[in-house]
Amino acid sequence: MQNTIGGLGEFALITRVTSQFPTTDDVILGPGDDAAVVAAPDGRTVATTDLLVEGRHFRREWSTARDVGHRAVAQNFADIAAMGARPTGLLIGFAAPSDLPVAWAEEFTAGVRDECAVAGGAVVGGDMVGSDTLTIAVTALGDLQGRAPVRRDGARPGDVVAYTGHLGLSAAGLALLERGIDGPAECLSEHRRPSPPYARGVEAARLGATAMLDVSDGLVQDLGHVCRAGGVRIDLDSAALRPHPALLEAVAVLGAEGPGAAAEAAVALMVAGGEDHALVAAFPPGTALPGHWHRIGSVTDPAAGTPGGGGAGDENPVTVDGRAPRNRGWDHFREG
Ligand SMILES: Nc1ncnc2c1ncn2[C@@H]1O[C@H](COP(=O)(O)OP(=O)(O)OP(=O)(O)O)[C@@H](O)[C@H]1O
Ligand SMILES: Cc1ncc(C[n+]2csc(CCOP(=O)(O)O)c2C)c(N)n1
Ligand SMILES: [Mg+2]
Ligand SMILES: [Mg+2]
Ligand SMILES: [Mg+2]
Repeated sequence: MQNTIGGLGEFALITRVTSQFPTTDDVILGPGDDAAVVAAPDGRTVATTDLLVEGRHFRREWSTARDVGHRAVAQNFADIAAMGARPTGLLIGFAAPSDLPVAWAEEFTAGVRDECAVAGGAVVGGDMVGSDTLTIAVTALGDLQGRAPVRRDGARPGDVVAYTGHLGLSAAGLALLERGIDGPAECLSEHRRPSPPYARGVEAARLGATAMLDVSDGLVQDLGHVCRAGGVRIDLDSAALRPHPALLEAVAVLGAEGPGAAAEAAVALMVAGGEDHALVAAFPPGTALPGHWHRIGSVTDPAAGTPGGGGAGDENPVTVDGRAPRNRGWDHFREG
């Protein structure tokens, strides 16, 4: 059967897929040899890898192949941006059952290509294997343009915590899909095709960010890494977490009754929901932040002691209004 990847065969599929990708100035040698050659003008390349597994990260009945292609690029180039780097190259591992329609692989490829056009960066290689479970493993490369990387361990007491991008929309979209509800559209689309603010990673680095990451597992879960790495604590101000109107609409549709309950449910999703790939960073006090960076809290000294908060090595280094939030976010292996 020519309309499945089993009918087409591995090498014809590779040719079909790789012929879709335009090149960029960073690509010295693209797909087709044993390895690619990507320019690294300052001699320092940022590298990262993330997986997407069917059933765990996406469902084919909830997301199109094109959505999954967009998302595979977004979740990886968001990590490049979170280092303060510019996306350059991408390698795509594609593991699929042989009865997968060729059209799925082609649509996925189109999604990858289109998200690369948004983020910058080019596909320079990959791999294709047979597998019972459709799995996409992406490796992304980035260029620091001569700057130091913005690591997770640099936040200092007194720093301001700010984010840019979306928080909670993707988690709301997932909850809506689980309930078979097809709106608000912004939440569904943020779940299917997250829109990381790629260029703001470099912007944050230039503004002097002391620590940064992208929010994949939930704001509190991810800021916990910044706390443990830096030996600090972070307190978030719930009043500063302003829900997107679509998020308020979503929680109302999902059953939060009354404005108070809706606001509380929306903030809970902003604090614990992952997969929007917003960028969250710490900046030295007094940094003049552009309006798209929303101040949401501050870095504190673990020795200072705030009510309900734990120290850097404790269970809850991140608090909201001085208290440990009920839901901390995603952990692939922890039960409950
Ligand atoms: N199997 C592994 N082998 C080596 N390093 C790993 C492995 N898994 C994770 N890491 C490293 O651990 C660190 C944290 O990984 P993690 O996946 O939590 O970060 P992330 O990719 O930013 O988040 P997410 O996967 O939720 O998008 C990264 O530096 C990553 O490279
Ligand atoms: C079908 C389906 N069920 C559940 C979820 C939710 N989910 C899966 S992985 C993850 C954290 C980020 O992943 P990673 O840490 O691997 O980057 C989240 C919030 C989903 N997206 N699709
Ligand atoms: Mg990861
Ligand atoms: Mg990350
Ligand atoms: Mg994770």
